Amino acid sequence: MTTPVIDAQGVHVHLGASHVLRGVDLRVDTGEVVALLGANGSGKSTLVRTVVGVLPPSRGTVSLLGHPLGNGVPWHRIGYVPQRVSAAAGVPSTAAEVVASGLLHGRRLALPRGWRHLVREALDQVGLADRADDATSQLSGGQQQRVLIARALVREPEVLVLDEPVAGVDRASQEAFAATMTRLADSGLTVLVVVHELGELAGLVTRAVVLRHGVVVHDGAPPRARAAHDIPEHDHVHPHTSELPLQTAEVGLGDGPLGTGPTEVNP
Ligand SMILES: Nc1ncnc2c1ncn2[C@@H]1O[C@H](COP(=O)(O)OP(=O)(O)OP(=O)(O)O)[C@@H](O)[C@H]1O
Repeated sequence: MTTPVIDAQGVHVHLGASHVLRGVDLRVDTGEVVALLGANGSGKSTLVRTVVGVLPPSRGTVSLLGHPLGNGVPWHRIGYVPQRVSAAAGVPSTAAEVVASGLLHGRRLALPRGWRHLVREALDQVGLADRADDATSQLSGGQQQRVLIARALVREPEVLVLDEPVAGVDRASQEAFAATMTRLADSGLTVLVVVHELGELAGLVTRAVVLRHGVVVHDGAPPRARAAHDIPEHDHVHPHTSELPLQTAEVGLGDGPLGTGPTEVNP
């Protein structure tokens, strides 16, 4: 059996008085594209933040690329796009500078030779090569999100963990993102991605893990998109994930039991 890329076992996380994750097992193998789904507050972000070492589990274990969380993890092989963090936060910087910061990690504290070319390529992958020298504060929220994706891609990771990467990003950019992900997945990238619905990623996702109240209630085939979602004008504002029991029923698995240091950028 090969070493899993991500291996979380029996993970419990408490945040304040809340028992947010209640014994989660999550294994992701090389080349898989796993979608992490679930209603608002089900624990998706908490799980990915635990997986990338931002939050310590109160119980259970997490290994990345065969190494228990800690200094032994080869962080430079892992890209992480956190949820809803503005690329414009903090000191003023250009899109290129934000992306360049993705080239730095615990084992490389100076930019490598040819970094400008790498940064340009990463921005090109998210369709922002022409905005490289713009201050991130001049970019829209969706464009800032794409800068953060470029920052994760620039280190050419083997594993990419993304927390709602296309939230607030327009349809055309979602399609561009899906095309980039398809290309990367074809080249063997392993992906764990938090999404509210599969949308443009539907053809790419090999497995779906559904959380409800901090418990995995489905781990298997991705849920089928419901017919209404195929209508372009469909209103995507309401929380679809509250309907996940129906979707999991559609894949024949029923509701299931009842019941998402290192810095976020550069673990
Ligand atoms: N710092 C915190 N202190 C206490 N409770 C927290 C904290 N952060 C998150 N929670 C709670 O943990 C639960 C899970 O939150 P989490 O952000 O992981 O959910 P999520 O599935 O990612 O939700 P969403 O889809 O809205 O992003 C929620 O009930 C939330 O209120």
